[in-house]
Amino acid sequence: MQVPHNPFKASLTGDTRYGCWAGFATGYAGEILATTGFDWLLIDGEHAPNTVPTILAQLQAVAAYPCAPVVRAVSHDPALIKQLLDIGTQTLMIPMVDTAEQAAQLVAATRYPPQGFRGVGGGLTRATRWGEVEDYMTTAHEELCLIVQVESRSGVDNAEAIAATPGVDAVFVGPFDLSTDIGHIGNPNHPEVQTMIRHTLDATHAAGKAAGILAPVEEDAKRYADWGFDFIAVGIDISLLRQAAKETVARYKGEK
Ligand SMILES: O=C(O)C(=O)C[C@H](O)[C@@H](O)CO
Repeated sequence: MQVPHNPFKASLTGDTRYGCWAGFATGYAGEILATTGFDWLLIDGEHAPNTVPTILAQLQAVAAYPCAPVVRAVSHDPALIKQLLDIGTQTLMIPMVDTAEQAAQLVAATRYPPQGFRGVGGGLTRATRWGEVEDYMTTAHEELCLIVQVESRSGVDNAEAIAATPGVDAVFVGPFDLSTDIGHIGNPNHPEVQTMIRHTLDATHAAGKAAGILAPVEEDAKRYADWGFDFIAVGIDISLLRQAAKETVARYKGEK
């Protein structure tokens, strides 16, 4: 068999793709989300209680559905990146990328020598479908999609160079970390933050790459879609459940 097609990578140049943040860290919740119509899911290994085995369970659970999984790592650790790729992650998001040098190191962690330094898992890994994928080592990179997060003042200052790094496919703005980093704690809508978000979007597009963002508030998501963001996470599963639960109980017990 050939290396599996990555529909998320292929879709980056089309219409805006709408996704949901997946924070429950179970295959069962991930599978429910995958049946609802979202184009992609962010399996969050940074702030949700995920481990490599729980991420694997979610990749397996959503594999049957037209909803592309994006896996966010907790760090830049090449050993963790190797494990996430070996379990079959094809779209990988890495938080807190501040320089082009960091971006280039991350690209190298996803490539086999001589292009990079990814270790060889071979027939032990789901990525190779236990050895069934022909020429995995020479073709894997074609279907890998690397998304780097810009979410600090230095990241925005270096956005042009980060986006232009060969092997970086997309830049994802982290609006909450960015606003907090520059002193507008938890306020992505502050005008200074909005200017920086727009600058990062423009720099990313100038480099010919796709840009994404998290926008759980509808008005913000619509504005970012109008600006031209290519993929937007418009919901967070934890918040969606909590909101629906609160509204349901309030209908019977009223606001206390
Ligand atoms: O800075 C941001 O915004 C993000 O990177 C997303 C947050 O980490 C997300 O977990 C908020 O729920």
